[in-house]
Amino acid sequence: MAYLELNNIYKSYGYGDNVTNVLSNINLTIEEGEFVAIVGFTGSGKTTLVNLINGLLKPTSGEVLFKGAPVVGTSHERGVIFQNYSLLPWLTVGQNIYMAVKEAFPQENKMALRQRVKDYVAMVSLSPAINKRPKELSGGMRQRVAVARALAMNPEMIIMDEPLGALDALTRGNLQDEILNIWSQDKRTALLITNDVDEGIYMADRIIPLKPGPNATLGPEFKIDIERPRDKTAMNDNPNYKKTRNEIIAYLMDIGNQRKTVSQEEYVLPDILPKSFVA
Ligand SMILES: Nc1ncnc2c1ncn2[C@@H]1O[C@H](COP(=O)(O)OP(=O)(O)OP(=O)(O)O)[C@@H](O)[C@H]1O
Repeated sequence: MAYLELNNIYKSYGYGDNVTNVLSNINLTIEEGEFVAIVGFTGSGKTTLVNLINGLLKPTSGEVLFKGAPVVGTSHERGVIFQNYSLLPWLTVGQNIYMAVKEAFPQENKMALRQRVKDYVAMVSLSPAINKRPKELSGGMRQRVAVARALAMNPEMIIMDEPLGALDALTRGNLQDEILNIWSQDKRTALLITNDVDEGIYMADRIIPLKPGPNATLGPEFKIDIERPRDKTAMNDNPNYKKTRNEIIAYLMDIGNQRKTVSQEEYVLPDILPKSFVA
């Protein structure tokens, strides 16, 4: 039995003439302990895919199975690091994380929960900001709080929707390593959605491109045959790294060019004027 299974998923928004077919015929299997990255263009349906796996959205057709059972709603077993932080603005950094861990570990006492909060705030180097509210933090700091909050809940599966996009290169690299540490220590399962091929190669066992929408579907997978723990500097000279990177980039450029051609053919604007328009 696969750990996570997406079978023949289609997802559309809207009805009738306003329907947008976002995902089409998505099939994906992830085994326990695997780290899989999905690389996609902006607007291709990456967040939609994450929300289907997380249980925030239902597929139009097809099924999402988590440990063999259909996904219905969210669960602490699957922790999501969202792209847009989603912090509660009236709570401090510590309180935002405390609220999450309290829900994930209802049996733990206050002291243990507070220690958990402190540890994860320290992990993302935000101890001096533990009593600040989100509006007092930079975008990168807010994103680090979101990472700490998701990991502090100790989820079995870590799902990441472009979690590090807003960060500078150094902080991004540090957090990639923290996430990899946590993933490898307890052999969790991870799904990373990213638009950064290098991030995918550094972190994942497999990279799967999401072809551009409408009707986005998954492309062929690329196995990352590089030993762990990986070293970013040494990787640059690794022939496997160079080969895989070139293959993935060539594939993405190819489907990107196809998209350009398709969009030129398809999006012809109608020749109409609004009734109230006065020339
Ligand atoms: N609730 C919704 N109702 C209607 N259309 C939606 C809705 N959510 C997303 N879409 C459309 O679905 C498509 C895919 O959106 P989605 O956010 O999944 O893409 P994405 O790859 O995560 O984008 P980005 O990289 O910009 O974050 C877009 O065309 C978007 O406009």
